Amino acid sequence: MTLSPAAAIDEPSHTQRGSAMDAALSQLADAVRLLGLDESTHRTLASPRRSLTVSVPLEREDGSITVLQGYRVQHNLARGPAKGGVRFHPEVDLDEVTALAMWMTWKCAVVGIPYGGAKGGVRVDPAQLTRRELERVTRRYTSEILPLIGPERDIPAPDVNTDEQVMAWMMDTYSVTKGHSVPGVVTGKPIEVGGSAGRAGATSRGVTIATLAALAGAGAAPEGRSVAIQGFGKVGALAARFLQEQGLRVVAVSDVSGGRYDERGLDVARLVDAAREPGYRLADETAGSAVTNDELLAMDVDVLVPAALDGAIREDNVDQVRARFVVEGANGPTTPAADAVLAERGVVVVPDILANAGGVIVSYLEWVQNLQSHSWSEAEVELRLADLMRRGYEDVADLAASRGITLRQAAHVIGVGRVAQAARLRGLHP
Ligand SMILES: NC(=O)C1=CN([C@@H]2O[C@H](COP(=O)(O)OP(=O)(O)OC[C@H]3O[C@@H](n4cnc5c(N)ncnc54)[C@H](OP(=O)(O)O)[C@@H]3O)[C@@H](O)[C@H]2O)C=CC1
Ligand SMILES: O=C(O)CCC(=O)C(=O)O
Repeated sequence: MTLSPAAAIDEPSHTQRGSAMDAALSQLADAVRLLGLDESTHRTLASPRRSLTVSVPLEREDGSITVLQGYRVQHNLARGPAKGGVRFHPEVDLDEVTALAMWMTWKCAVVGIPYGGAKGGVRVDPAQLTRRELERVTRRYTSEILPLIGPERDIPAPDVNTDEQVMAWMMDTYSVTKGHSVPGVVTGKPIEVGGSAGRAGATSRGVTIATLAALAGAGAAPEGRSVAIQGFGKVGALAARFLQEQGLRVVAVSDVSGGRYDERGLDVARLVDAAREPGYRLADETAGSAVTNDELLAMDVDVLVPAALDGAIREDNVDQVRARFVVEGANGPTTPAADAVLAERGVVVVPDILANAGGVIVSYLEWVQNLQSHSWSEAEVELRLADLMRRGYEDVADLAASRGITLRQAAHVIGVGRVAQAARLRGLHP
């Protein structure tokens, strides 16, 4: 057995995309100002409650050992147990995971579900792992974060490059230590082991509801409106399908390899089916014509849905963005500097903590079903999802209109305000 250096731990990351934590802190500071909160409350809300950094030794198929870095951050627990996904990506670091955990806190508060915020991740490129290696990474990472997680403490879920299978391995690893099945420890599981109907498409359904609400708010009918979607994974692919079902014209989609464009509208159903194949890349498609990710972000479309990573729309490319609506399927896709430019130009930006909340809403419904040993139909889950999304959107849009602020500012005022109020009632800070 040979020991190779700790690959992928020390590479620089976010060089282009900027610091996610700087973005999250800047949004928090704006909300604190709008709410008139005091300095000690600001300091408390800016600080993660717990951050765990773990080493995840991985025995590769060739017998060598690589030591990966993993994280789980619980940002705030004032409103309930911590909730948030797990990301496997080569650029995961503590800065990004902490920002994502903070955004989870505000997101759960905005849509009124009883959770605090958390996020986790492993700094690894899963495309370089065999399935057995992926399982080993998942199980070892789960073992290392065991002191933090549990159905009443912190409930992980899928995020970038993790899926139902990864959740099943996490659930099994945790359950083995308890001596019985504990389905409520993770959400986004396969239905066969306690997952919920409707979770797979939940984030995309929420993005669709948010898009329709934004269009309606501007008096624009959805039929025929053009959409470009960056990211063709769990969120982007099904958002393309659901938006098309609502009459919008999906003219461009992309993954990390690049994208495809057709002004008349792409055959989304075929692309979604094709993308189920392992190793699928949109760059290898023949539909429409090729576009780069930069070109897709600059398209003259009605709606742009960034559904990949944070920092996609930045100061250096925001001037090229021509969409009238930006609906943030991804977490943190627009940097604060770019956000200010879009606001100045009157572009309607539906912020991540509202637009992509459908996923955690149905995770909540899954957890409720697990705790009560219930199993609801897809129709029932979708009704509850739509109700919570619409109420969240209305709260945010009403506040934005009444105070003359952006949807992002309003969402943060509501989210941060609810968390600050819960903390105050519990006596967690002055
Ligand atoms: N899954 C969920 O329930 C939720 C996810 N989100 C957020 O939505 C976003 C997408 O998550 P999800 O769909 O789950 O992740 P997936 O891993 O399923 O999909 C990510 C997609 O983004 C693409 N991508 C990655 N990097 C880039 C890049 N630099 N440029 C263009 N495309 C890129 C990937 O391409 P490729 O496959 O080729 O690598 C893939 O198509 C993330 O920001 C996540 O935090 C938010 C709420 C809930
Ligand atoms: O479903 C969940 O618990 C969280 C999903 C997530 O990671 C997110 O909303 O960013």
